[in-house]
Amino acid sequence: MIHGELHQNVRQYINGRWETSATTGVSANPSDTSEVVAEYARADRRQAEAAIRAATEAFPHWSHSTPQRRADVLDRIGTELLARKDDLGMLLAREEGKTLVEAVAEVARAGQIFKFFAGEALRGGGGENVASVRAGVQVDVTREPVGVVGLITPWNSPFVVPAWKIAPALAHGNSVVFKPAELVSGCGWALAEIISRAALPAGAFNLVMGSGREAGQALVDSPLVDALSFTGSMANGERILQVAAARRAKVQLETGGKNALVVLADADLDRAVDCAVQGAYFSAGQRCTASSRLIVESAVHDAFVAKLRQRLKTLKIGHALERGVDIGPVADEDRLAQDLAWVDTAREEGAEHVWGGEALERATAGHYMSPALFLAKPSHRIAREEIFGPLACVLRADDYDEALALCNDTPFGLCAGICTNSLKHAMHFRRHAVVGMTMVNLPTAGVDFHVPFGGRKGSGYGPREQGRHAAEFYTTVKTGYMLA
Ligand SMILES: NC(=O)c1ccc[n+]([C@@H]2O[C@H](COP(=O)([O-])OP(=O)(O)OC[C@H]3O[C@@H](n4cnc5c(N)ncnc54)[C@H](O)[C@@H]3O)[C@@H](O)[C@H]2O)c1
Ligand SMILES: O=S(=O)(O)c1ccc(CO)cc1
Repeated sequence: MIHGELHQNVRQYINGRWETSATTGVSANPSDTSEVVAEYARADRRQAEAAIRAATEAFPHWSHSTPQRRADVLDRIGTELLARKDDLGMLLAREEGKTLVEAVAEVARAGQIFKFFAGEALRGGGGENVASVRAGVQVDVTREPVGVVGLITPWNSPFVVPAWKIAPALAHGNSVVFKPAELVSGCGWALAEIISRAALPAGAFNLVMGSGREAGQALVDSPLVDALSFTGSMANGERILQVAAARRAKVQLETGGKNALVVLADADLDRAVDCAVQGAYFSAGQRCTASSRLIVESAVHDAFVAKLRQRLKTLKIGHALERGVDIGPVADEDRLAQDLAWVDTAREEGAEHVWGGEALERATAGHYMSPALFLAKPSHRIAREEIFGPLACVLRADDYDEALALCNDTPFGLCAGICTNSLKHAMHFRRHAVVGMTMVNLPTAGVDFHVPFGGRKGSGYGPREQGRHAAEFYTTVKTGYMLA
């Protein structure tokens, strides 16, 4: 496989200028570890603080810009992302390991998100005139930008998660400091490079690449950062919440998931297997929306497991750029080691092995693993903890009531799906699954870009992301009274 372009000039973007840092890092291609994808600058705390000051100084300018100007900026960014979805998709597939098809679709979705929020900039987040309870008094409720927002993102979706934070933040007039995950610094920089040419005032958008402990923590600690939106692990989210909420910053967390796909006896089993394969294993299971628990009604349990095993055998695991590959590598060496350790845990705790879970060798040295399936008990760790890799377990349920109880028996609450032909059960499930998103006869993963995204319980904190609901986080409400 031929190596792609090496991005060597991946620098911080602070106050409208590209800056080097004292130290650098490299990102490697998880499909072919001999390929370096990007050499990037690593910000220390001091440099991150400079970005925060730049955002603070830019805030009065950007927050008073006209809705038309904000819409034009966002629309320009969206247009370029859509036009360049193929080359940026290639970069994403090389740096993170998603298949090229998945990666191109992700970049296109990021473009659509910017276009959506170009429209939101014009709609303004929803103010209202309200009749006063007093005669001769006028009341209106308006929304204003929050201020400087710190946006901290994970490695698994390096275009779409930054897009659904940066676009609403800018649309509603906030200034931004964006800290992507180090593993995908090349993608973070490529997005920032497009934003840098979209005619924003200097300092309204800043990129700081570097470690969570230094660059990320600087955003969490700074009294100049008015709001923090974080997507990542539950443990880091908890720590960030404690510190940021203590200084009364606004906080939004999107953390992990342990999502269930329920398969009832009356389901179309072929569709249920499709939903399970797509939801549990595509993107190597590295999606917060992955269906890592497959809860199957006893009457169809064995038939479902047999069909799913057959499908898993046919999946092609390989280099993310190779045509026809269904599942690329996992993101890095540590994740592969963790995923394989979960396979050992599953065996040790007595889960029944059905398929996969082995490290694979391919023509290039990459982090390849066969998709793993186990039959588990609800008490098993593989049925309770987030794995974030290509491993799913099947749990047996006697009937719908037990399936729903198992679905809700988790500290997480991002999304849940059900495969059934029963309208009664589908409607009941939509109402009673304790999650932020439900899917009927659809995979748990694969969401729209214009409607709310987020979870309950351990999966999230604060208002939803995406769609017009994003205004809840990126604006603050002001009530105005005036004597008429
Ligand atoms: N619910 C969702 O919407 C959603 C979406 C995607 C990923 N995730 C979760 O993300 C996790 C995988 O991503 P990850 O491994 O990049 O997560 P992570 O928590 O290790 O890192 C996420 C980001 O936080 C930064 N960070 C780490 N420590 C920090 C600190 N002390 N202060 C500030 N920033 C810090 C990292 O550098 C990175 O940019 C999984 O648990 C997954 O479920 C959740
Ligand atoms: O594939 S999707 O379910 O649409 C999806 C949602 C969220 C994220 C962020 O991790 C990735 C993929």
